[in-house]
Amino acid sequence: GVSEGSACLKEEVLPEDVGTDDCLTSYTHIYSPDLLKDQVAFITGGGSGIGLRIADVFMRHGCDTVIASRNFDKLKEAAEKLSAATGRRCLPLCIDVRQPESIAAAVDETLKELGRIDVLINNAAGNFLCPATALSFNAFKTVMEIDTMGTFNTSKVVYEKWFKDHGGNIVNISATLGYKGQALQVHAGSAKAANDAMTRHLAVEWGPSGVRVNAVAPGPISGTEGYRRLGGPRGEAAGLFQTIPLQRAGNKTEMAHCTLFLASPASSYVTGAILVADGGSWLTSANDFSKLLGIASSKSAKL
Ligand SMILES: CC/C=C\C/C=C\C/C=C\C/C=C\C/C=C\C/C=C\C=C\C(=O)SCCNC(=O)CCNC(=O)[C@H](O)C(C)(C)COP(=O)(O)OP(=O)(O)OC[C@H]1O[C@@H](n2cnc3c(N)ncnc32)[C@H](O)[C@@H]1OP(=O)(O)O
Ligand SMILES: NC(=O)C1=CN([C@@H]2O[C@H](COP(=O)(O)OP(=O)(O)OC[C@H]3O[C@@H](n4cnc5c(N)ncnc54)[C@H](OP(=O)(O)O)[C@@H]3O)[C@@H](O)[C@H]2O)C=CC1
Repeated sequence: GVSEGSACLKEEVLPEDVGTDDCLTSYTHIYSPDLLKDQVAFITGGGSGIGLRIADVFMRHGCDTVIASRNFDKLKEAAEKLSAATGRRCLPLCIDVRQPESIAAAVDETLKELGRIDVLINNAAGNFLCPATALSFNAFKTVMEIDTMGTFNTSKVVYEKWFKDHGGNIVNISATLGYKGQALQVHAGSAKAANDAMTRHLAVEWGPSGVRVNAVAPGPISGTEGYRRLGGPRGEAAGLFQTIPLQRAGNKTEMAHCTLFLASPASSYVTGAILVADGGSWLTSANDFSKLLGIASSKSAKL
């Protein structure tokens, strides 16, 4: 197959990216291979999907990584594959971003094992399609706690334990799905909107300590759990992505490259920015998943 890393468009992107949750089998650098040389990146949710690809691409640019989430077996397997594929160190650590003490223990372990943290990627999140009428109070709270509180908790712990005195770089993984409002997505859209605000507030507050805070806002990204849960394959089969100006879903490597730009000295005068990486979809696409996917938004049962 053709490498995903080349400056590619449509025909190279799908279908080999769909459904895979693994390391790249081939890669062509478009940035200098030394871009993150000997840096350390702490990636929440780095054991799958976009987070895993960010770890893979960062390691191919000279970086060691920590991949941190709840499922240790998944993380351990991913870390072994990433190290074998890239020759860099990858430390799998168990955290729940809703529990600051678990983050603090992982950050202490990172500093003990790898000696520093240069980059924090807040990628962990939870989502599902659900009409507001069927969404329980606890379901809304759960998504806010993972996506928004989790981003704040991790940022605060890493700042206090390392970035405050050494500077650093934070990249939050947002989403453009809430920019025009979406049916069935009040929980995730609200959480990501809060994270966009958090990106700007912390950029202002922590800039003087040498900390940049930015975000990447993806649209539909194939080969991920988020894509599957939100009806990506059904949308694709129905030709819905033709409504996107670039007429396709994005891929994980493209998201990793945007994240790498913001995490690296290539963006040294950029802070508080949200890099929209959605093929232009929020500008033009229909914004009601329920109609697009044939799901009634007044439905009371869970999807
Ligand atoms: C831009 C678009 C352009 C064009 C669109 C065109 C067409 C659209 C077609 C397709 C769209 C394609 C792509 C989408 C585009 C953009 C996507 C944007 C954002 C994507 C975000 C993500 O993908 S996040 C990553 C996804 N991965 C995960 O979610 C994995 C992690 N998730 C979890 O761990 C769980 O799912 C969890 C979030 C529920 C948390 O687990 P846990 O802490 O164990 O919580 P529980 O105890 O299980 O549950 C807590 C309460 O929540 C209720 N719940 C759980 N699941 C559901 C559900 N499915 N529906 C409703 N409610 C649910 C649960 O019952 C609990 O509530 P109680 O009241 O019962 O206690
Ligand atoms: N896929 C898409 O089309 C889009 C995705 N995004 C964003 O991209 C990011 C990655 O999504 P994607 O790759 O699709 O999905 P994945 O489900 O593969 O990634 C989510 C990760 O978050 C981790 N996670 C979930 N809850 C917690 C928690 N409480 N504590 C620690 N880690 C947790 C999961 O690991 P574990 O289960 O081990 O905890 C998992 O690795 C998310 O921020 C998502 O909102 C944005 C727009 C579109």
